[in-house]
Amino acid sequence: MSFTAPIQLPGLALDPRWYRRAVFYEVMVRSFVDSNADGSGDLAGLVSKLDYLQWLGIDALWIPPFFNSPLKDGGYDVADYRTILPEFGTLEEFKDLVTKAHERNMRIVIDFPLNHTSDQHEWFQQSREDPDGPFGDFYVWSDTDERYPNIRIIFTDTEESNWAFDPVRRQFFFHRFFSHQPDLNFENTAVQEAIFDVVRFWLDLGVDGFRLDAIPYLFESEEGNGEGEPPTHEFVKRLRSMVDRDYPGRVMIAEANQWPREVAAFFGTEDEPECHMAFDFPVMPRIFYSLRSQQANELVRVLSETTDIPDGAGWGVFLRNHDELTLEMVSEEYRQAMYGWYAYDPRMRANIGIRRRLAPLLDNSRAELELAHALLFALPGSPFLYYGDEIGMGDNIWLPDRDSSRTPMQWTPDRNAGFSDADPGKLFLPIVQSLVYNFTQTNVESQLAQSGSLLHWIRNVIHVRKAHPTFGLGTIRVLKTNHESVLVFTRSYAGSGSMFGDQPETVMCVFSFSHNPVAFTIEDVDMAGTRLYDLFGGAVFPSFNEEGALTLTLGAQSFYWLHCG
Ligand SMILES: OC[C@H]1O[C@H](O[C@H]2O[C@H](CO)[C@@H](O)[C@H](O)[C@H]2O)[C@H](O)[C@@H](O)[C@@H]1O
Ligand SMILES: [Ca+2]
Repeated sequence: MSFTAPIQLPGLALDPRWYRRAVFYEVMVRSFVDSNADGSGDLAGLVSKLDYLQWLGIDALWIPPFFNSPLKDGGYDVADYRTILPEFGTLEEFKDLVTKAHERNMRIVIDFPLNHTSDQHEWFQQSREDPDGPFGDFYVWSDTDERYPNIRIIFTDTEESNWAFDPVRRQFFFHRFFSHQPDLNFENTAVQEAIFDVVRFWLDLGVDGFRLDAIPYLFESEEGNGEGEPPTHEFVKRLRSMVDRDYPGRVMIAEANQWPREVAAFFGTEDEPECHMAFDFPVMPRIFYSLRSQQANELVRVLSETTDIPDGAGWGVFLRNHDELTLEMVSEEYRQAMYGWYAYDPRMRANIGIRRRLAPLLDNSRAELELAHALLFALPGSPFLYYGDEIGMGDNIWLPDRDSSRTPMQWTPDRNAGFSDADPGKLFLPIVQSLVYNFTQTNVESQLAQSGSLLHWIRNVIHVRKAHPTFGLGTIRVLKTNHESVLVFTRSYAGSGSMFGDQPETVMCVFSFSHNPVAFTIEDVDMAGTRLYDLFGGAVFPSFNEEGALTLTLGAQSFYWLHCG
């Protein structure tokens, strides 16, 4: 497979707010390409596919942890923050990845699990063996397992307590996630400095930013629930100020699985900024709810309420990622409805969520996949794709935990789906061979050969989005309709002051979640007389009348993106 590089000067475009317009792609090194036939994906393999990612229109990669690790939590159990897991490659290969990505104007954002380490980390080993030594206070130790009673358990499938007894130190240590992932003690300023040093280490190597994993949980609290406690925000502010001062143009992305106001708090304020971006956990499950309930009201509500965020900050919008589709931030009623629709087999559930990939969740419905992506690319913020979702990859719910959706990327219909030349039994996870999503049908090569494939459709939408800066930079306004299944909003961008010389533009985005065709009326006095043109083909649409009303029709589960003239 060869990809023609678009004409552009090599190197990174100098835009300090690049992340506002970027299309991100989450790629797990282990799952993408195996360059040396040892059964595991690696950095050299990822480098070999940069042309593909550039062809797709990807501006930035988010790479989950690739540090030394026992891999008991997909690498989120870090044993050494400064070295790379040998099966993934070397530091030299990582530098090569950064250089080659930058040559293609593609940024590299790495994942940074800073709340905890693996129990195999040298800091923990020293902490448990020498309580009075330099690392004695690096973790949260206690003589009882009864402190912090208000702090919830996140990994409800495996953990019964946030405390585990260490037989070496003969004390309990606190762990927010698995019991092999002791939480670092952020009350200790030496821990804070050690984390700053790690951040500088990777920024000096040229990375363009960090996804700050599990960021709400840094500081515990006796009274509160230990999520977004004030000292956690103070720490993030200090980190931001160092990054802005010493490494301008690099980004911090908050992974805060919380209610809207709490997530938005991780942007900080204009005067005291925290993260440049935060994942939009409030919106994500509501997209899936709307698709099945055929009701737009939950999305209308959450989008109408969208909290103001500081200038320059941006949401990270996503449909799926390497974790379960989390249902922690929806009401019990909605959660049960979502389990009924999307996880009817208990095997599909993990913790408080659903461990399935996008295509199987949507029953491989092309209409739903297009509708979901049209929303992803039109909502305020920058879209994050999950590797393989661009070809509608399936999952394997017989694999444990979240491995169900971390199987090897399907490149070709050949052995090991073109992921690896290893003996098939040697692969770190088996290739998906299910009836519907079998790699012989679902793979990049086959989809490249079909102009109407999902892959070509997604690439086209990405390029249309990129031609209209309002999707990345514009404001949102939700418009009223008389149909419960229809969501309408405008994205407006004044166009001034941009180094790209962008024109002002308003785009109206219309989505129907109904499983049948619909006719509906939009009423908005400010739109009176507005003329509309389809953004994809340029077709002229009916205009808003002088009272600001417009009647349109839409097919089942479909959408329009309309330029407002
Ligand atoms: O390092 C532990 C975990 O950290 C992230 O966790 C997030 O995922 C959880 C669900 O899997 C979610 O419930 C929690 O709120 C998040 O912080 C990371 O993405 C996980 O892969 C990792 O296991
Ligand atoms: Ca390999």
